[in-house]
Amino acid sequence: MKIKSVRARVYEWKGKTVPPQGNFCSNAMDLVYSKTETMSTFRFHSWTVVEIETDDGIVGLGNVALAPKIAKAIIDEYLAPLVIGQDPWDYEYLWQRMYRSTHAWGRKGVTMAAISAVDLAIWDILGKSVNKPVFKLLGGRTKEKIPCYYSKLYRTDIQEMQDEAQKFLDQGFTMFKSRFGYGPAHGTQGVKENLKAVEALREVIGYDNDLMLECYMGWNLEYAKRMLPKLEKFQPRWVEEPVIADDIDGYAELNQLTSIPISGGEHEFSLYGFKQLLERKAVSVVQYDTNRVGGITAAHKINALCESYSVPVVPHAGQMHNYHLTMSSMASPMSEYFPMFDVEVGNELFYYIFDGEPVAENGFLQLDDNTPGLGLTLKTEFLDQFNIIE
Ligand SMILES: O=C(O)[C@H](O)[C@H](O)[C@@H](O)CO
Ligand SMILES: [Mg+2]
Repeated sequence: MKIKSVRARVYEWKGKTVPPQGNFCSNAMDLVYSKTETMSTFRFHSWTVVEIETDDGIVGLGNVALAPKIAKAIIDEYLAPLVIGQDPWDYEYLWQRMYRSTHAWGRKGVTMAAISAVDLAIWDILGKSVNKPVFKLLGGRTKEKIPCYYSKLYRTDIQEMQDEAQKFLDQGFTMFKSRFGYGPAHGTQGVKENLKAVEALREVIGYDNDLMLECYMGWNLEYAKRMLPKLEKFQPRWVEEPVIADDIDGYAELNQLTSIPISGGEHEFSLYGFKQLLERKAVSVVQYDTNRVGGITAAHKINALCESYSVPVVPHAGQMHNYHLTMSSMASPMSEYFPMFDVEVGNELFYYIFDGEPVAENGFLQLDDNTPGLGLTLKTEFLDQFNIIE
């Protein structure tokens, strides 16, 4: 079997979007942008879809959501020529060709995300060619079904957040992730607002359910050192991305500071990136995204590395490419889950592009033993709400 063609198309959403409210989520821009500009970081409203076809007509689907237009250019210009004519079963060799040929400028960030998209499509082909789901090629079924956590609860009105938590508690979720709205730029009033929201959510879900708290790189070390001791009484299962991804020493200091586990990784790349995080005990929960970190080829290696450190893997994003890594590894106890909503941040856009995503039932996800490959097809229902860039 040989790879015959690689097609990367950008799906640009032009449909209705829900504008994020003021302090929707703390983020790295809070310290350098005005309030309105900072929320512009939450506009993941395009997605690049990669279709790789083999000489015997199998089509594999990959995807990338970070800088989609740039990712497409990198795939078209640099990565496609490296894999066309090659055997997709030589996936490690192909991964190394892509990684090493772009190494001078692409070890992290959008190039690694572009490599991930090509790698996902290759693994989709492998599964389809042997009529097996990808997780069966990685380690098989390690769970009867996948526990997942409800991930939204962005910082809106407190009562709205409580109503949202109650709604999904009633749907059987037992784990919830919420977003802080405030950080160092918002002073002591912001600290109070952050604590008020956590207390309000604990009132709804109680202490028999898990609560995770997301900073999305919006704090700094000094602010986090003030906040974490104040949060201990709320027993969060983890506090996520408290500082920017490059501040690994900051992560490590915070991870030892209190009883609260620090999580991160959705903005880290490659096996070597996670080697650093683990060696320096920077995180207690690893959260790579398989469509960013280097695809399934890289994520599978990172799962093994995390297993050796007894650090759990909870991949970023409730999306199919991550579920296969969780299903097939004892190192990964659970998945993130974004329910389908009107397009807001863009995490939910996946549902408007692909069919096949599992829907959570009572806080669990299921993958089918008999659906080959990643289990996704391209949806046509919302196609008229996308501008497609070939
Ligand atoms: O952990 C997450 O789900 C990500 O950080 C979100 O995609 C991002 O939108 C911030 O909530
Ligand atoms: Mg996150």
